[in-house]
Amino acid sequence: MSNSLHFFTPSNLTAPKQYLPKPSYNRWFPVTSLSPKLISIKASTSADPNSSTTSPQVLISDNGTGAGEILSFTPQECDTPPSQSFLSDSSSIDVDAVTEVELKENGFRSTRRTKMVCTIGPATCGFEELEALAVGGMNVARINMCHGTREWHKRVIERVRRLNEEKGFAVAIMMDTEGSEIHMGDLGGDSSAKAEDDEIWTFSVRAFDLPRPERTINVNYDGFAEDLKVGDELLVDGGMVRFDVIEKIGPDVKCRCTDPGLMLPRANLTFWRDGSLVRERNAMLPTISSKVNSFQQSILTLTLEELQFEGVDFIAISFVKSAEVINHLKSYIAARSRDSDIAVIAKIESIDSLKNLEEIIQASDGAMVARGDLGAQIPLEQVPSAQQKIVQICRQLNKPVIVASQLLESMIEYPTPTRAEVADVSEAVRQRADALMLSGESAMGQYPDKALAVLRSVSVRIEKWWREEKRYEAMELPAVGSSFSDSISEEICSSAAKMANNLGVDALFVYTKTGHMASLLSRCRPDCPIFAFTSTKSVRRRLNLQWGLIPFRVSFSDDMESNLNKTFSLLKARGMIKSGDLVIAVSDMLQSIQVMNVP
Ligand SMILES: Nc1ncnc2c1ncn2[C@@H]1O[C@H](COP(=O)(O)OP(=O)(O)O)[C@@H](O)[C@H]1O
Ligand SMILES: C=C(OP(=O)(O)O)C(=O)O
Ligand SMILES: [K+]
Ligand SMILES: [Mg+2]
Repeated sequence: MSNSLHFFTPSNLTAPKQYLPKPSYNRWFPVTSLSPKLISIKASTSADPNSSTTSPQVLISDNGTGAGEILSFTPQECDTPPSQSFLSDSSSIDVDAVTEVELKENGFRSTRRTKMVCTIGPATCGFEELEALAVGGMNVARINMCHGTREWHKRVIERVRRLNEEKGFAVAIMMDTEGSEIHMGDLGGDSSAKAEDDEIWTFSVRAFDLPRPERTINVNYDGFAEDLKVGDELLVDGGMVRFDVIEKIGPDVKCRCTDPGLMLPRANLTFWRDGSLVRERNAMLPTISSKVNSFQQSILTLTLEELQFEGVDFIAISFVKSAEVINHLKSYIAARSRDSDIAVIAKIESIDSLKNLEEIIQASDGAMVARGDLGAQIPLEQVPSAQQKIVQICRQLNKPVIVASQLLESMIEYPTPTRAEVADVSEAVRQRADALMLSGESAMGQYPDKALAVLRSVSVRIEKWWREEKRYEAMELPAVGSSFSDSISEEICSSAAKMANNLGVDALFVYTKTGHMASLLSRCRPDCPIFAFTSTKSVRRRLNLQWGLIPFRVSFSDDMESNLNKTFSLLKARGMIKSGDLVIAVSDMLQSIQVMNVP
């Protein structure tokens, strides 16, 4: 390959058959439209030195001919025996199968820095579909507990774990709790319900017989009729459909549709009075608050009891109002399971969470800009600035941040994104968010793999452009630790990142037991990728959410010299680094910065 731009794509190793690129690939693959020349898809093979198997790889490369072309492709059976890459023992190193190929083919510089979270739903819950997402670069699989049954959630978790074990991925699992929102029922099995202008609909806490009577919607909140007033405005899904409340009859609330549209099962409901959102803390609505708190508590307890031993890496908490909920949950996790370290992600999606932003983020292990509900709680035009602020505070407080919802919404139905969507993804990448999330696009959309490919290619392209332009956001990074030793670590990481940029090194190496030192490096958003070596699988999976980190699992000692020698030879044997590469290494065992060429 020349050193012209070439993008690694879902290669390889174990790509399920239905995922093989089709001839129409060039028509939608977004690099085509962003690159000055057309892109071709090229298949090649490269032998893994540690493995007897040969891995077919699909490469998308700029072949300079100006015409996209599929040269060849060798399909491979799905049940390839795992290569040594993911059989762990003390003398081996584990790295994500996708990253490994990407590093070998494209070198360090062009690896993707922005991480990708995919919501798993009916479109992607099968083993092969999950595998296609993993091959496409999914770092975290999100399961939204608002949908599906506990059995279904468990099955998906098992499949992701099996995928990791059998195929050498390190996909982390995020459970997203049901939260406290008021939402509609499941529409009695209908996939949607259409409300037309001026129609009268009944919203009620009553369970209706099946088939669902015409123009009726069941809601999940007992106090619904009590809390609403005639004259209130009822918004479905943040305003996709609007109603005026015209009459209350017992538990039934009659509403007139003022903005027609399609209502989806379990769509979120908010209501507005005199131009303001009616919220839990509102004096008019004392009931929601208590109901919501106990509801949320019980959901959390259930979630943890059922799932803590199943290998969940992240738990995302919906509608967080204060740091208290997070602290409570974290102490619960700590007390319940000593060895499982589930990271707690605060979803910022309510006015209350915006008010208490810093304390919430400080208490959490990360945050999500949950723009879906946030956009229903604050005016839409305020969402972008809220996003920027949340991303910035997370970076300052050294917490990973996910930008979520509607990034590629049109791709639920169409194979190409809109220009506006590409611009939105670019903006999140430019803000250097740690991760981007797909919701409906991957859960129930028609083109989950294509949506993921768009996230991937836009991320890589924008990151590269940003590096080439040498544009750095001047961001003050205040001290985050409290001890002197914390301060030393922070200074070491920021100096190492600066040196890496100034010297143009190929990679930063960090040896870290808990992952903290790796996150401090990631926070500096250096030009080069960060190879994070850690000894436990769970830390490795968690690091998967952080910007620029390439997590490896390898056993190491307190002796940096021998750690370096060991990793150099393991990585060289795998063809992932070569003699002469310039590396800066730091570790949380030894407070030093080492600069060296790979021997
Ligand atoms: N486990 C699931 N089972 C069925 N459908 C799902 C599942 N997860 C997500 N979906 C579908 O994908 C859509 C988008 O997902 P998400 O944004 O996570 O949920 P919501 O729209 O409820 O906020 C949902 O509205 C739902 O239609
Ligand atoms: C991610 C979000 O939460 P959920 O999909 O659970 O509503 C959101 O509101 O943007
Ligand atoms: K949720
Ligand atoms: Mg939400």
